[in-house]
Amino acid sequence: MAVGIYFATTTGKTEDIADRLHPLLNGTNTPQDLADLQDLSPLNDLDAIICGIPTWNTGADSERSGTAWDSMLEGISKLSLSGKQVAIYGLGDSSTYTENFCDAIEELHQCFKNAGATMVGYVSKDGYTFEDSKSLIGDKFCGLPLDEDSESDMTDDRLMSWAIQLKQEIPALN
Ligand SMILES: Cc1cc2nc3c(=O)[nH]c(=O)nc-3n(C[C@H](O)[C@H](O)[C@H](O)COP(=O)(O)O)c2cc1C
Repeated sequence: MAVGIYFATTTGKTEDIADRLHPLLNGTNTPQDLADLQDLSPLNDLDAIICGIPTWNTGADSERSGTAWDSMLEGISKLSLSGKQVAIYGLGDSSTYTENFCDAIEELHQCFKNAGATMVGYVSKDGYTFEDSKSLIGDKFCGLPLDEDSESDMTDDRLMSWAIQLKQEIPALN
């Protein structure tokens, strides 16, 4: 059973979170920077995938991340990932960008859904302070939003809870 962690980053925060998440999830592969990937074929060999994506293109309908993920979105939608679980965490700033908090999670979420993956790792919006986010589906974010700019003191607890949740939702982590 193989579980991969993939991230893309501009200022390093999404990579830092990948490095902190890795030891909380026994058996996950060493986090990989998406920018180092030649193509998407490694994703086909995994039982589950955990993705980290920041939001930089504020308010954009598409290519919201502003990182290497943007050029991969179309290709991800065309993969055949049925039977695999995918979970997404996002980095954003709920204070300065409060109307677009972690918008990029939803865009990536939709692409993996298009590929037939089973999406897991949804998180309640309780405990977050923000105006709006494209990543909200009902009362839940379709991934784990993290805010290292305004709420970094909450990150450890959020990561710990998410790791426990993922172990319940992803058989390959056990
Ligand atoms: C110009 C600019 C635009 C940003 N736009 C958003 C945004 O729309 N939504 C959001 O939640 N965060 C936004 N952020 C905050 C970043 O997503 C946040 O700093 C994140 O941690 C960066 O991750 P990285 O270091 O992995 O690139 C923006 C930051 C900057 C400087």
